[in-house]
Amino acid sequence: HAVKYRLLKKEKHTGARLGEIITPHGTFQTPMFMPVGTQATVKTQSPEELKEMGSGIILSNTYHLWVRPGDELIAEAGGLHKFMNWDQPILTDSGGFQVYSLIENKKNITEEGVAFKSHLDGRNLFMTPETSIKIQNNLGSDIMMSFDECPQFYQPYDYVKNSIERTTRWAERGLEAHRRWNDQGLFGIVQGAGYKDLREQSVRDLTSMDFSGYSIGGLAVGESHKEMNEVLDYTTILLPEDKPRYLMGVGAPDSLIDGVIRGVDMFDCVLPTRIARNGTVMSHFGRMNIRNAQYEHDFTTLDPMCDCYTCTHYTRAYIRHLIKAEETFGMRLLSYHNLYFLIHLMEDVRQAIKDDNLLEFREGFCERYGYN
Ligand SMILES: CC#C[C@H]1NC(N)=Nc2cc3[nH]c(NC)nc3cc21
Repeated sequence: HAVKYRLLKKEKHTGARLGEIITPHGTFQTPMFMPVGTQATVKTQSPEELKEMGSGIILSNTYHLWVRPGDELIAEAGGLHKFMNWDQPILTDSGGFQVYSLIENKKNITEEGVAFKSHLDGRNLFMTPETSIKIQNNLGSDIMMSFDECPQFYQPYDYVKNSIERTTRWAERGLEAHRRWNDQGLFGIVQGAGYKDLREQSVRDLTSMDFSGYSIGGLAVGESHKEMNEVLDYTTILLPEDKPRYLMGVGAPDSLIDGVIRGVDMFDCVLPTRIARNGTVMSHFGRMNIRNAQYEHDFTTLDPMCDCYTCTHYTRAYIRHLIKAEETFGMRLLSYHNLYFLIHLMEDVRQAIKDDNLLEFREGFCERYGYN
């Protein structure tokens, strides 16, 4: 496989593990958080800033880049790494979820694939497992996702059972289509909503095929934190120990730590950059919205426990002013800080795994952050 996982250490008291992911564009320590760059950019951040903050793998989206500017154009540019001037690893999602989340119910799912209208211009589009693989090959991402059917969490059992069986057939078609192309890593996506036996069936089906790694799909779609943890409790441990485990769309600081405790290695979420744009900050003392009047005369640093560029060069009053004035520099400063916060939270988590005190770390972090 072009993408490999090396298990370095298991934490003594939990399912957490320290590892590294080896890809053609570099090797990265896990557990890790991956910034999301849906349209070939992590919003407001340059590649140099992403490297400075310690970002390893970033994400982009097959669906978005297919509809605009087109995967053929990106292939013409020499692939996504060259197009966006990013020489570290890139992971691409397969499009299934973007269709599900962007297009809502105006789509028609058949065995062949998904018919829907473009969210940009209403054009009729049709995506199949083979289309998704072809697009991701054109993008040249290091880690590709299988094209999965994306059910909501609270769907009836029979619906979810049919859905995971189709996801397995689509995964097989994707693997077949991918075999004929250069060797980028391809992950299978485990589904099954909150049904234990369907999660187990999906894991059995997908681990019988030779994927480079496994994603846990169907979560962070509106279910409770407790329900997510329950699914992770019985799903993650069934996945092979010698391959990466990626929890899609997660997330908030406590969810990241809880996922690591249950054996997850990789995470992604738009949260840090999305909330930054409206002034919400992830600080060691919990979330704060910088627009709040209490910060008007506050000339202290954003987060006294953070050593990032934003926290070592600017005050709360200044950033509050920028955000209220809708100055894009304010969005850049907060996006940088929020990404830095999650990337370095994972660095602290890796240290806690080395020290076998992840549960104590979780206790201290959540207490200071203000989680109940
Ligand atoms: C149902 C399903 C499913 C998963 N399938 C694929 N391909 N990508 C995902 C991306 C996600 N982002 C979030 N939350 C923000 N949950 C996700 C789940 C998936």
